[in-house]
Amino acid sequence: MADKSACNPDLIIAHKFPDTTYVYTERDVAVYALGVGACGRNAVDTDELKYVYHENGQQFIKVLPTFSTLFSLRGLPQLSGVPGLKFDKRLLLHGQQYIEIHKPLPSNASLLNKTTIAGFHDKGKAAILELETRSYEKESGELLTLNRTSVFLRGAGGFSDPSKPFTYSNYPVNPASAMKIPKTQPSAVFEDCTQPPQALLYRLSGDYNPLHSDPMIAKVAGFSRPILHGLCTLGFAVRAIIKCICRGHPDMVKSIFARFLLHVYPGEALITEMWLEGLRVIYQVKAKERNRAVLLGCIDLHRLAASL
Ligand SMILES: CCCCCCC[C@@H](O)CC(=O)SCCNC(=O)CCNC(=O)[C@H](O)C(C)(C)COP(=O)(O)OP(=O)(O)OC[C@H]1O[C@@H](n2cnc3c(N)ncnc32)[C@H](O)[C@@H]1OP(=O)(O)O
Repeated sequence: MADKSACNPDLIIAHKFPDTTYVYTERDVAVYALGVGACGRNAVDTDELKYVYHENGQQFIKVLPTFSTLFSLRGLPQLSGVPGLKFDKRLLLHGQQYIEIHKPLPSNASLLNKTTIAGFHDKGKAAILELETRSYEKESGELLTLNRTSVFLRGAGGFSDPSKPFTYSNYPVNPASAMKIPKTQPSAVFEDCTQPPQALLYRLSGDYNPLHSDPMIAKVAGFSRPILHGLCTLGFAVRAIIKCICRGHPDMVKSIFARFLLHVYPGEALITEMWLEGLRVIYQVKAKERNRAVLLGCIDLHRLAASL
């Protein structure tokens, strides 16, 4: 008889999510930018004031490309509603994120989200679930962004034959398999400091997972205190890359890939190292105090900045 406490992959990959809507305004865009540290070191930073304020009479505030990760997060139906998916939500960690930006992000919009299961894998000690969300502008019907979120479900693996572990993916290659940090000196290095209440501020953008705010839940999950949202760390990194490589132009970013290697504690300093190779930026983020790599990824650009 099938083990009812184990995942049922056939049921999971057959699941269909209902469409959802997501509406945002300039206020959401500004709160997000502050949550990922914009103007955190300098309230009149000329590269960053535009993310939170109509600087010099600009008509709209600028939107960081990573803001688009919120579309899928808030709109995502509760994972606990997926038939056949058995996991302890307190042990869930964000594993990877892939983002495609198909049009410059407007400073306010009404979106329709279509979410599908893009992958499911048995890793023995864990299961990895991948969700893909395409977000369309309601008015024009045009595709604005694609987000692929991989969640690492500790303790949920081991549901298939270990000699032939279950794996399903609806896309060709996981970019993580090709990721290598160059041996050369980075093109740029940027150091930034997260603040002790960083996760408490970031969560106001819509990820209310108590792992980031509740000391007891954090302990159950194996951490000494609440940890930072992976997407907050990613926001810090991409902001640094836009500052150093894109000369402050967020619309140069075409796609972003990130693998979360290790947790970050709010208050830690983050060092983002970046290597420009053609139109690709390979990056790595280290938690300065522990000298450990916490995030690895790449960003593809539409073009290079004129001054590079
Ligand atoms: C709808 C819900 C959406 C929710 C969105 C997110 C909600 C948020 O609130 C949650 C968060 O933000 S959590 C904070 C951010 N994430 C983290 O801190 C995780 C950091 N990473 C880790 O701790 C480890 O890499 C760890 C633990 C992930 C893996 O480390 P190990 O257990 O040591 O794994 P390892 O033995 O190296 O590898 C086992 C297999 O898993 C693959 N893998 C490893 N790291 C991965 C990762 N980060 N993402 C995806 N896959 C990963 C490996 O490739 C390996 O597979 P294989 O053997 O086939 O190569």
